[in-house]
Amino acid sequence: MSTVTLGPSGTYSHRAARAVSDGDVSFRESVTSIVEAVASGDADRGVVPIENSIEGSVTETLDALADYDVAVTQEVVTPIKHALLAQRDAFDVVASHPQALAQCRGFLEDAYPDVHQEAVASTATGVERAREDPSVAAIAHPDNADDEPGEGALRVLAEDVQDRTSNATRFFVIAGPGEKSEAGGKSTFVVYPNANYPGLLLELLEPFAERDVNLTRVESRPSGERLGDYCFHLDVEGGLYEDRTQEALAVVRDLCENGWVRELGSYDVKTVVS
Ligand SMILES: O=C(O)C(=O)C[C@]1(C(=O)O)C=C[C@@H](O)C=C1
Repeated sequence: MSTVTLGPSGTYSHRAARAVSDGDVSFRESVTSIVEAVASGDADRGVVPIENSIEGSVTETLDALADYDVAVTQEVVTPIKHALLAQRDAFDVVASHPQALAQCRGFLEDAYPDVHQEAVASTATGVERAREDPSVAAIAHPDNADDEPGEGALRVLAEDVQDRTSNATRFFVIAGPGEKSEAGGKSTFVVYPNANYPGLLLELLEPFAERDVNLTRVESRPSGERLGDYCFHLDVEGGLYEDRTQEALAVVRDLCENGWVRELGSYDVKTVVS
């Protein structure tokens, strides 16, 4: 089974993908291209970051899940422990994924206030930059450091540099739309009511509360249609095999008669500590 995730080798997405896939893992340069590859059938599975405990939603993922028809087949939660990696103690630039830079904002401002922060496509892209250029450091998983000294070798200058000791990211494992399942303890929907009136959000959420279905995440994202118009991303603690989830969803579908509801399916959660 082919799995695609954010590359190059050594990203946190790669670590999460390795933990859940028994076949080849190959790389794409953006979350959108991963979702696109799975939706078009070019890859069987994709692993994409969805939310971080310090920095919140990965908005590119939310928008891609609203735009492409795919299934969520599993959620993977993994602790994120960042290291500062460089060839030498002094550097002018620190390169990493914007989420990782943001998760280490306090550390970087305190310890390296004059160092320029460069946002790159992934933490492992930052590692490549630091290997090529001694004036660049990277924020990434410490396993990206080199064991032996040598040309371009990276050392760990500091470990656990995230601003909170508890730092975790949730990833979704995605598959083609034919693999949507009703089985699992959680379900995810993207809801676009294409309407705006007082109490609309309350009306969308009440059907779950009334049936004792716990909501674990509600996010609003701009629909892209007009200013102030939103899609809502809902994660619920309930499977689509359950009557209470189906009944709540039926009410939501009625409320969205001028818009749409995308069901991404039901799935279970796996915690990976690595
Ligand atoms: O750049 C990486 O290593 C990624 O896998 C992306 C990503 C993210 O988008 O949140 C994944 C986990 C961490 O939160 C930091 C970065």
